[in-house]
Amino acid sequence: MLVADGHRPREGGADRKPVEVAVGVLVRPDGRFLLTSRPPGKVYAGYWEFPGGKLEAGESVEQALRRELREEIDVVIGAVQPWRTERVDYPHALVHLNFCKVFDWSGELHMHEGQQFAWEDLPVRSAPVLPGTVPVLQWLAAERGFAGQTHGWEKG
Ligand SMILES: Nc1nc2c([nH]c(=O)n2[C@H]2C[C@H](O)[C@@H](COP(=O)(O)OP(=O)(O)OP(=O)(O)O)O2)c(=O)[nH]1
Repeated sequence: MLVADGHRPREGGADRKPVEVAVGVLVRPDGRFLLTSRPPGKVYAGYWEFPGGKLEAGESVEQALRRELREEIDVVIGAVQPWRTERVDYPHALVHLNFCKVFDWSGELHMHEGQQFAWEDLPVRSAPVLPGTVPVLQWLAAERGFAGQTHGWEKG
């Protein structure tokens, strides 16, 4: 589990029920992947992340991912490949991130919530990156044999 921003996890934190989140790693044929900035008004506004959001009651990860990507960036996704999961303990919540790879989608990207987007490669230029997004960059680096810093630390 990752503890974000060096906060001290609450007593009994391990017993808290995590919020389930579906996250899409959209990868283009040239290997670039999509990052979006968190919209104004949300926690960590302006931080870069992979697009996605919380599961609604009764939804599977895949269903939530399809809904979120349609709502937030206007794409209809094809096959969803569950990839890896990660728990992150933030001051605002304990989240369980379900990262899925997506190679097929249709529709042009439209940011519906005032986000920015970037097709990124390693090292990622967009900054700052959300704490819970950093492990994904490391997994991608390992897969790709990329050595070195995966992203910058300062706001660009
Ligand atoms: N989408 C996304 N969320 C991430 C990533 N890494 C990470 O720690 N998170 C966290 C941030 C949030 O605490 C949580 C996602 O919740 P959210 O607030 O963006 O979800 P949502 O779109 O359903 O939001 P809302 O409708 O409740 O406002 O997961 C990531 O790469 N992508």
